[in-house]
Amino acid sequence: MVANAHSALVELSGVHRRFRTGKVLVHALYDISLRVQPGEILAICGPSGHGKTTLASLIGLLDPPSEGSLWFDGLATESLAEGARRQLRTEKIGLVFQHCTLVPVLSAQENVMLPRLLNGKRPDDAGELAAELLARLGLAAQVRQLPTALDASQRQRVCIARALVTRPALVVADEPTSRLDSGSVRMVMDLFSALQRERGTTFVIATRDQRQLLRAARTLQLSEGRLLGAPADTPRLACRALA
Ligand SMILES: Nc1ncnc2c1ncn2[C@@H]1O[C@H](COP(=O)(O)OP(=O)(O)OP(=O)(O)O)[C@@H](O)[C@H]1O
Repeated sequence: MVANAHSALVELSGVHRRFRTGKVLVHALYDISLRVQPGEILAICGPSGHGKTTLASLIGLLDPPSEGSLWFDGLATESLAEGARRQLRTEKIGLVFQHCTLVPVLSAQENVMLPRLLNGKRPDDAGELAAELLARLGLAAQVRQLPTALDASQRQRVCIARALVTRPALVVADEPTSRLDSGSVRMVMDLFSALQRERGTTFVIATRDQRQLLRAARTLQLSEGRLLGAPADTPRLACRALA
């Protein structure tokens, strides 16, 4: 495996992503170069359809670039076989999707525990950690409830807790708070900030939600699949006009 010389947790260089659907070629991302530093909270913003989910999927190692290089923790990911890529994702990355899916026959706590049980790393304290994360997201009273007994905001917070339970180095969240009221958004962002401080967790958040942009240390703006400005130049709240 090829390692890069930089200290970034994630680095993209000259990345493009194209999708072919029949005869139609969609060029979703153009020539993206950026670095995600360990322990930062980075927001990626931009209007709908301009590539936020596509970029989040690349950074979360769910999807490979069509062209260009992506290093994760010093490893050149294009040289990784699918199994190695999956293992890296399972061990190091927590993912929060726009559309959250829970196992219907498991309680909120069991759903949150699941990734920790599946990756076999210290499963003994999984229940305790799951309950703690749920409590920090305002769901202490819901730990034993099934997903069908929860509302959309509560289910979304269970999905967020599930992404954090393996104590990942990187959390990639795609519109994590779109179904949440302001109080719940505050709880989620308080927890993200606390994990950043306490554990040095890195967050990449694709969002149009100003409430999250306010809490991000750095905001990168996508426009028609291109990053606007050099990363070092992009000011906080660059997306104010777009949300
Ligand atoms: N699997 C795919 N196949 C074909 N086209 C795709 C695929 N995924 C994304 N696209 C296209 O790539 C472009 C960027 O989409 P993407 O979902 O990344 O944007 P977005 O900014 O996240 O939008 P939203 O905020 O609505 O989720 C769009 O034109 C979309 O239709």
